[in-house]
Amino acid sequence: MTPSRRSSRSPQGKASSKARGAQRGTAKAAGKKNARTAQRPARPRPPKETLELLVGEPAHGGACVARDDSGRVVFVRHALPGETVVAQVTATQKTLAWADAIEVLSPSPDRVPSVWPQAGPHGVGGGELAHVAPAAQRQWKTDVLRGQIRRIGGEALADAVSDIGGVRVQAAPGDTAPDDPLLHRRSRIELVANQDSNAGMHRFRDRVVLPLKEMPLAVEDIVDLGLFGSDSPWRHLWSPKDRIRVVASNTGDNRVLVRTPQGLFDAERQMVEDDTCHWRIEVNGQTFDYRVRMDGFWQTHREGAQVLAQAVSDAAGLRGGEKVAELYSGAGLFTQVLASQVGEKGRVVSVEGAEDAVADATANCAAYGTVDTFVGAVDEGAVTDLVGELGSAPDVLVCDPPRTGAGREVCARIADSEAARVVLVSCDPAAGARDLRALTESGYELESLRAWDLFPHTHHVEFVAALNRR
Ligand SMILES: C[S@@+](CC[C@H](N)C(=O)[O-])C[C@H]1O[C@@H](n2cnc3c(N)ncnc32)[C@H](O)[C@@H]1O
Repeated sequence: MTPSRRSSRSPQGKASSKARGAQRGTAKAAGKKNARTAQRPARPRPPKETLELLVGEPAHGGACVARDDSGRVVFVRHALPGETVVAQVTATQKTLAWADAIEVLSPSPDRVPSVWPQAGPHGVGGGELAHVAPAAQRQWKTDVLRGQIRRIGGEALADAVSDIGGVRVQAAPGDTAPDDPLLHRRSRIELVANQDSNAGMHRFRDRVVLPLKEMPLAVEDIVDLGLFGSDSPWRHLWSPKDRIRVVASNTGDNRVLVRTPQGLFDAERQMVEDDTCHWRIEVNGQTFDYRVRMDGFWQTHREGAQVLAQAVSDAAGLRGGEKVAELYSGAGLFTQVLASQVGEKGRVVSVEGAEDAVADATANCAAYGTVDTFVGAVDEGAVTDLVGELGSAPDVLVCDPPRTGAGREVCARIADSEAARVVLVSCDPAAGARDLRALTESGYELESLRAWDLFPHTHHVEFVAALNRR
């Protein structure tokens, strides 16, 4: 390994369904077609199937589970547990179907008017829980997390979680007020221009770009840019099909950067060269500053970096002088905090696949002479090599893999490293449950498990677990 730079949810009753409305949709569509067929005969399309469903528990991925009259499982988006809805089937596969709730016949008390209607049925992705009251979103995510822990992690892991008091998805700091709609939390968004050069997003699981009227989940600095609509002053800075990335900082002068194929722009639409974002957090009362290239990974929720860095610090429990290994270090969010906490007598080694992120991590840890940041794919060999750099078993190993999780092999090598303590950060309940299972089946005992809603209005959830070697 070559060092880069030294630096430092149903009601549990039977769900019912009734095919209906298909004719309703067909008649409408047929009327439209007649106008067109005067010129060009159209190939008849199968009518879109609609079903009346009693909606059951939430499944991982933002949909709830229902069964139609045939017993087929239907994943219903834009619904809530306990509701009866009319749902339009959007996709089918063997014995499964996916559907969007298009009419709610008996609303849940947890339903609210959507905070982002364009992410509703047949709309864009990225806001699939926008019709759910925030506290109910957290309950939804808690149910999914617990379900994944039991289904994928297994009974033994579920028992271990129960032995430590269970797990509940909490609100991020500042997100706890009951009436807060939790808008303006996302510090980074990805857009794409439609054929008219209006900024939009892809329809959920579709290539069609829907022009956005608003993006109320983005932080105010991004909303204030006025990116949307045919009179947006930004439209000349992109062309049809262009991808547009918009990223905000939480400190510094240049608070927003917009990248289009035509260049990099500040909030005044002036072309700039410096693609660095700046972020400041506080852990245990100590301030940490970061520079992060706008195209690199960074936590999306405006409090995400802070919440997770504090949680990793709590879980690591460093006192000074420890040896720490970190997998998937990104731009060094945790690395810098860990380096500060091990102090001069300790050592931190990290590995990350994105070269630019490692350059940022190196710069972010420059004040610490006890850190080595490495570029490399995290695989079985890399874990062994990284730990080898420490010369003996790590006191703490921190692992924050991408959504796919670390996987069985990497977890096996983590166990082989004989790290006394493992801190696992996960942004996917299924992958995280699988990784936790691998670790607990290979010599580790769960000490703590905390989870946060760092992605309000989506199904995503983040957790941090601490495990000790038995
Ligand atoms: C969830 S991010 C965590 C980054 C950092 N802990 C943070 O919170 O900012 C996962 C990181 O793993 C990196 N990554 C994804 N797959 C990888 C792989 N196979 N090998 C090495 N790094 C990888 C990504 O580039 C990303 O920086």
